Amino acid sequence: MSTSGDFDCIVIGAGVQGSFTAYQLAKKNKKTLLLEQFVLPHSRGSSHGQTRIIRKAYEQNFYTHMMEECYELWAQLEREAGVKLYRQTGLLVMGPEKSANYQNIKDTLQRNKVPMVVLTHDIFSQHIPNVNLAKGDEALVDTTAGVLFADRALKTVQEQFLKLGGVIRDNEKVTDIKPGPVVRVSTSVGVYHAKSLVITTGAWANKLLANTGLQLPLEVVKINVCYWKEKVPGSYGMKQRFPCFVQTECLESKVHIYGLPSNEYPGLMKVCYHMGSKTDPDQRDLQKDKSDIEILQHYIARCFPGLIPEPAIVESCLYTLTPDHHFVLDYHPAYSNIVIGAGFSGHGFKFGPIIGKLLCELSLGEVPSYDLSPFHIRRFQSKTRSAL
Ligand SMILES: Cc1cc2nc3c(=O)[nH]c(=O)nc-3n(C[C@H](O)[C@H](O)[C@H](O)COP(=O)(O)OP(=O)(O)OC[C@H]3O[C@@H](n4cnc5c(N)ncnc54)[C@H](O)[C@@H]3O)c2cc1C
Ligand SMILES: O=C(O)[C@@H]1CCCC=N1
Repeated sequence: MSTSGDFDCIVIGAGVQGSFTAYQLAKKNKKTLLLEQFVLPHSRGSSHGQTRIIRKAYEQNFYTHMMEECYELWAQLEREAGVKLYRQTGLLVMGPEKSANYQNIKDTLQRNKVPMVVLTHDIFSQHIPNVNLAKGDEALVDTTAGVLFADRALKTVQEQFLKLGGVIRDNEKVTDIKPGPVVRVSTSVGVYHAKSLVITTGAWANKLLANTGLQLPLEVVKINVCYWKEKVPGSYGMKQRFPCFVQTECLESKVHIYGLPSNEYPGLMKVCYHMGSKTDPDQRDLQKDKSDIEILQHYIARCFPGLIPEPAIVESCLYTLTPDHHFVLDYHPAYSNIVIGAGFSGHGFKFGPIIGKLLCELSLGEVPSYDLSPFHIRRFQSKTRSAL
């Protein structure tokens, strides 16, 4: 196998965002190379695991708008590959009736005419058994929401990319980038050239961007991915049509708590805290903070009486947070043929197909299909360090 070559585009990082970007480029007949530092599939980044929530329930219109098309793109991939990637379960959103977070989500859903059901206290338990809605809380169900089969989706998009003639080189870490009209990319194995470059390296974004003189205000945190045992197996099961859920704030915390129905490990429901402790992606396992698990235990004991409030399995995953928790989808400030997709802030998986389309449009110099101003690098102003 040759360890050098010329491409129309090189994409660095084969997580969900890089894989969908490479796939979109190959669909446009661009000769595309997708580089990945680890042997695929791997569980060291942010896109591993069997499930993710997909939803239109957001506080901001722009995410809900992007999700309208994104559901279509997920369905297209399902048809193209003949694989099931999504199961509709609905998403239960619970929060203090008068809180800004909860109200903003409700308003966005109503404004955009997303199918939903409001569950007030008096009717809640008829619809959602085995959950205690806190006093003062209201609930709604975004009925379009559900579960994405994440690892299957990643495998599928990478397979479709290969079928379109794309090249994946895994176990090949990018060690240097030389910007220019033709970008030179050095790896642990060889050297490649391309007219354009897309950087989608997740938690490693700043490590790689250092080669281009740019540092973004990103914080990498380790998430404890907790699974909790059902007292009666299946009582929160996907097959029993139990929904995903988000608790916007509660007695125990102002940070979201979220969960998915039991599926991947029979009898275990995934419930996580939407924040973690700072870490270096290469030293993730040294970060041992478990204060989030204590918060989850109290919440589960109070609101999910059908779960044993002691985690049965704890896995790890990384969030790469921006200060406002919105993504970075932009050109490199100094090089118009380098595109950056970063800072997916723990909620980017569901957007994979639309992010792929947008990063592909940027790298081809096309007008992006959406207003990308919420995702521009210049919003950080003084927080962006550039040695250029
Ligand atoms: C616990 C958890 C729960 C989540 N739940 C949801 C959810 O329910 N719904 C949702 O929409 N989103 C969710 N997310 C967020 C979502 O999973 C992420 O936003 C998304 O996976 C980020 O993808 P990525 O491609 O940016 O990063 P990654 O998947 O980490 O991909 C980056 C890749 O770049 C590679 N790389 C880095 N440096 C180099 C280099 N120098 N050379 C070559 N390769 C390199 C890495 O090895 C990695 O494979 C969750 C995330 C976590 C951690
Ligand atoms: O992105 C999602 O839907 C999940 C649930 C809410 C918090 C983060 N990830």
